[in-house]
Amino acid sequence: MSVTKLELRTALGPVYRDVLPYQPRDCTPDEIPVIDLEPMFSSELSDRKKVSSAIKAAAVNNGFFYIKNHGIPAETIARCKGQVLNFMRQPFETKDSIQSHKYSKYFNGYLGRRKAQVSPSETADVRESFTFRYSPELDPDHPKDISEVPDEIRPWIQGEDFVWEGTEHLPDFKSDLVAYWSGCLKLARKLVRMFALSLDLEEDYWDSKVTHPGAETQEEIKKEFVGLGSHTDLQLFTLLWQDNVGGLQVLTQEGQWIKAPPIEGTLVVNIGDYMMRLCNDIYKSTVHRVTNESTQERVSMPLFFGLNFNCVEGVVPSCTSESNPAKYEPISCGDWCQMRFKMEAKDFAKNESKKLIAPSAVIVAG
Ligand SMILES: O=C(O)CCC(=O)C(=O)O
Ligand SMILES: [Fe+2]
Repeated sequence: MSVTKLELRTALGPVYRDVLPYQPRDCTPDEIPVIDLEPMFSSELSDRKKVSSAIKAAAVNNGFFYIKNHGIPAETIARCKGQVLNFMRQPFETKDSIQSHKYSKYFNGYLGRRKAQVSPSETADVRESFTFRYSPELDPDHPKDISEVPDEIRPWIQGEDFVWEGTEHLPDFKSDLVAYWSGCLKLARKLVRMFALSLDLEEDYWDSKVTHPGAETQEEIKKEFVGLGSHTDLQLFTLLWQDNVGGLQVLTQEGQWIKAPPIEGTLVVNIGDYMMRLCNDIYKSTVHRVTNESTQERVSMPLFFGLNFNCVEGVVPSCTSESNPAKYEPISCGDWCQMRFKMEAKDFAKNESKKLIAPSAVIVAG
């Protein structure tokens, strides 16, 4: 049996995973379960614990699950998706006027096809994306004025206005995107409590650390095969809405690609690298990719959710013992993310410059 090696980028350098030589197959309900969030909204702790134990079972297995009854109205999702299409269907020059590489300090804005490569083993990503990040004035739960943001957090606020200024001509674009983002952010703040419970921590363990979190959405549209190469996500967890086209695949611990098809009315949740680190590797940040085999364009809308970027966190107490000491030093969620973003951007620029040199090299050699 010929196993292939897949190289992945992490904040700490490359890691390698074995992949079995079999075609991707459909997932089973055990591999990526559907978790009903209805009991999460109950005032009974015993109800909420039902949700947290289902999350734990999924998190130690493949680190992926669907959630239903999540409370984000279908109308909010549909309006946001419509706006993603309105934006993406504009002429390239209009989109490129808010290009991330040119105008953003923090990777916000538009990124065109093949302008990034998340996986060093695969091709550049053919997705187009529009990204915006947490800004206090958009927060549905907390004071909105930047002057009220604590001093130690303010330098980590990474929302940028140019993304909204360059889309003002699209009616309701900002309000529709922010409505979806706010729904996801409120939901993520509830889910982080379920994660705390699932780790035998107090339910409010992270509450004071997600007041101004790394909360970023990256509306994406993918038209060709390797939409987005193999990678893990970075922060605590990701909430992902995908349309009905399909194409998301997840790599099991055994090295088999399984398909995570769209299920009407659900979002997908997956664990990120920072959560895996805080859990001493008990919860799995799982490799995934998107291959759009259809001829249709595919829209997905992830929210990447983490702690306030200034929070320096180590392994949580419930995940260590005398025989299983902490494997990782504390690090801030912001530093953790910046390390990988920078590495990805640097590698991409290096490869681009190689491509620029290559044509003349070929002529000389020929
Ligand atoms: O489009 C998808 O289904 C997944 C997107 C994703 O994995 C990401 O943006 O990190
Ligand atoms: Fe991802």
